Amino acid sequence: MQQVKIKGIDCRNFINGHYVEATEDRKFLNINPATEEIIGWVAEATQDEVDFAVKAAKAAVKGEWSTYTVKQRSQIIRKIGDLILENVEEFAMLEALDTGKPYELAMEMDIKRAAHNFHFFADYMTSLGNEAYNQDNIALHYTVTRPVGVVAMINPWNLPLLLLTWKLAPCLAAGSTAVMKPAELTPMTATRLAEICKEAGVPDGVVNVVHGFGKDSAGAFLSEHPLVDAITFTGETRTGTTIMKAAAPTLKKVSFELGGKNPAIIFADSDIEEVVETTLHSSFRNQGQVCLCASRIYVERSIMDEFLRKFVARTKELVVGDPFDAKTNIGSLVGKEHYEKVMHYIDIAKEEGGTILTGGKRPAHMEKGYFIEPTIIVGLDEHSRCVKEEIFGPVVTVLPFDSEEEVIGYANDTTYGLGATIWTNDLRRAHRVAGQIESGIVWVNTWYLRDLRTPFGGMKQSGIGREGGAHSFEFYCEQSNVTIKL
Ligand SMILES: NC(=O)C1=CN([C@@H]2O[C@H](COP(=O)(O)OP(=O)(O)OC[C@H]3O[C@@H](n4cnc5c(N)ncnc54)[C@H](O)[C@@H]3O)[C@@H](O)[C@H]2O)C=CC1
Ligand SMILES: O=C(O)/C=C/C=C(\O)C(=O)O
Repeated sequence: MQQVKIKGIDCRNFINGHYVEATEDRKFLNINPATEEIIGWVAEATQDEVDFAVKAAKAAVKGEWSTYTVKQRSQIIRKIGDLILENVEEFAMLEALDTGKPYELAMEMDIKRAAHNFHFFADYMTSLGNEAYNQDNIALHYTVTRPVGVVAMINPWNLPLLLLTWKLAPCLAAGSTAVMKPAELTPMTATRLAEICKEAGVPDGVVNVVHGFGKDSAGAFLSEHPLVDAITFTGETRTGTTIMKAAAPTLKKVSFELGGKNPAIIFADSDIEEVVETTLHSSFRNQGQVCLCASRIYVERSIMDEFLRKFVARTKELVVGDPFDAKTNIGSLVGKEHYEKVMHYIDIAKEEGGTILTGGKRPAHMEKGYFIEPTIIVGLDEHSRCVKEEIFGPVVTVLPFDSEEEVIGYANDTTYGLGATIWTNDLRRAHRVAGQIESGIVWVNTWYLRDLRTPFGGMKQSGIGREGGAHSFEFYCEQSNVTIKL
């Protein structure tokens, strides 16, 4: 860094192209989790304000926005990406302040990739066509695509801008409109994004931001609003269930990206140095707060000792500390409640007979903030809570296995099915095992290698639907089939 001053912003609701004045009694405080200091306030939207935002978005679907050509929309979407990059340091600073993650990580993992989401969809949208079938010269069938309408975007706190843009970019590309609700813990980058959209030429009402919580607040008001046509949500599985119930009476389209308990399966024939380096990232990147993190590590018994020795040694080298110090690898967790939840799981692991090889506590040198050392636990039973439940923090369990069949059973013995990683140099085995893992995403000899054209999402209780490339367009569009008798 440092061109920009480390300073938070106050977050008002952004509706129909303008900020709404906040009343004192609706403001709540925004806390930097790394210092526990107040960095600003956030205006909790009232039900009337959410209604105002949804109605503005509804009107905008058929307003000026609907007259723009694909090329015009693409240019605006590209410009949003450009403006994020022009303000990249400010965005990374706000994200690091809000989440407690290292500034460098916010820059590379969150903000630059958020800009890329806009650039990707700006290009991708210009290459799309429609289906057409000539039925034996009796009839011509073709599809007409139109925007799905108003999309509510309910977002989590772990990758605030990245995940929001993963939804907003294709939504705008499809000609739909958005009411975005960032997580209450991380409201700042969404607020700046709304301003940037306006600056890029997005007409008023197309992009709106409402702040607040879930129950009895903006999240619930949006989920049940009759004029919302579709909801895209990323977050906890239980919240997905609640949102689905709220959306059911008006049969809204839903796209859910939910929790995970992702396995990493390490066979003895893999390249151990590469496995250790990548597993370090898949375990602890973003303080382990990525839905794709591999939190259950299964290692073939013959290499268990070697793997653990190397993995523990590398984990001990990770620097936990000030998010704005360039040497820091691991920042703080997102807040007090989440810190307590993760610490509670570490206590449960001890009660369940687990052995903590490293970590398991707050670092002694950090007096303030919600920091937890990267933690490796062994000796747990396959059915223990820490192996089964989503912890979503810098905590992994390592268990041995003896056969392919056994480890596939372990990998699939979960209600989740988001991501899995397989390490082996045996191509046939990689293909065989990948085909049996019940998971929306399977990586072989890598982790987090993303191509935005591929389907992204989870099986079982990890989600509904897929995002990415054409899959995103399917969600943000409606299709009509036209049949002309020849
Ligand atoms: N990407 C993922 O898979 C994520 C998983 N989590 C998991 O969820 C746990 C809890 O974290 P939270 O932030 O509380 O996740 P959450 O699922 O409760 O919150 C995510 C978003 O949903 C909203 N929300 C909550 N209740 C709602 C309701 N009834 N109706 C509509 N919107 C609602 C929240 O305000 C927030 O914007 C974490 O400990 C972690 O295990 C959290 C964040 C991301
Ligand atoms: O697209 C990515 O790079 C990351 C996606 C991560 C999530 O969806 C998540 O953590 O919820």
